[in-house]
Amino acid sequence: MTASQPAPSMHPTPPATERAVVLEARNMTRRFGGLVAVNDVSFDVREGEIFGLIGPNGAGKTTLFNLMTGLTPPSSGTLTYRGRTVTGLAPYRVAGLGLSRTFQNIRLFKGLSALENVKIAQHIRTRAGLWQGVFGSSRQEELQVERRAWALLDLVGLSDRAGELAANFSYGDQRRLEIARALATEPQVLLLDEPAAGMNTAEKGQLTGFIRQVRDQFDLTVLIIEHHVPLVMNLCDRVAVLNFGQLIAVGEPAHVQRDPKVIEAYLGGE
Ligand SMILES: Nc1ncnc2c1ncn2[C@@H]1O[C@H](COP(=O)(O)OP(=O)(O)OP(=O)(O)O)[C@@H](O)[C@H]1O
Repeated sequence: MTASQPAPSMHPTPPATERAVVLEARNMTRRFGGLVAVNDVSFDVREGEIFGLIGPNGAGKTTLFNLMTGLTPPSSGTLTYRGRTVTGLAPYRVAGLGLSRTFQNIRLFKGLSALENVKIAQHIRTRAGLWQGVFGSSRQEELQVERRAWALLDLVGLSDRAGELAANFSYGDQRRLEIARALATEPQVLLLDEPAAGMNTAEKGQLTGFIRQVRDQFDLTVLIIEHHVPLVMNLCDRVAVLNFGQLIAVGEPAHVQRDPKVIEAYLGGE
């Protein structure tokens, strides 16, 4: 994976605690029958942060992502994005506001090429855009979409396989293609659901640097669900820990790692 170096900033990045709050989750709860998959979860994510979400299997991490991106309506609670309530909006509206995601169970168009997957994502941002994408946009717009798709494939190291069907890609490559597709929607917040799953050791090793570079290059705020603990601890500015749907700790990785509740619930079991 390659990402060209961002231009050096004229202003030093302020510490996370002084940056603007981008996302405010307040008392988010989701019940499935008698099961409370996400239980009264509140946290803030600040501009430019890489924010990790960890917890044992079934802790509620993917459900929380689904609540945040409109896939699943919450039973109660709200998510505010730059002061605007997002909960209740359809997924394409949430994506249109600038929140884009990848999926734990990869959701590429497997019968389309890598290039087509990324091109379509650029049209998916709004319904109007999709309509235009399917039924015709100007030649110049199409060229722009094509150029951008190639650049994104290049970024994730897949431009030499642009014409291959997504179905033929390894899991690791499909995850990288999903990241390119998510970036094609021009997000401000990128939510990655287990991006290292299916990647080999070398790919996992590269992922930390790659996510940081993408964050810097596209001025993103990143939320990441990840089981690979060393990756989370190296990569994230802050980490939130879910256990049985409840948020049991939020803080810097080193701090969270020492929290007895976390050790008992999760890290102790590693
Ligand atoms: N649509 C659904 N209907 C019923 N139960 C659900 C549904 N989605 C999730 N659950 C349940 O909610 C709980 C949380 O699941 P979730 O997938 O969010 O956990 P997770 O932390 O992402 O787990 P993993 O690390 O294994 O991916 C689990 O007990 C799961 O079985």
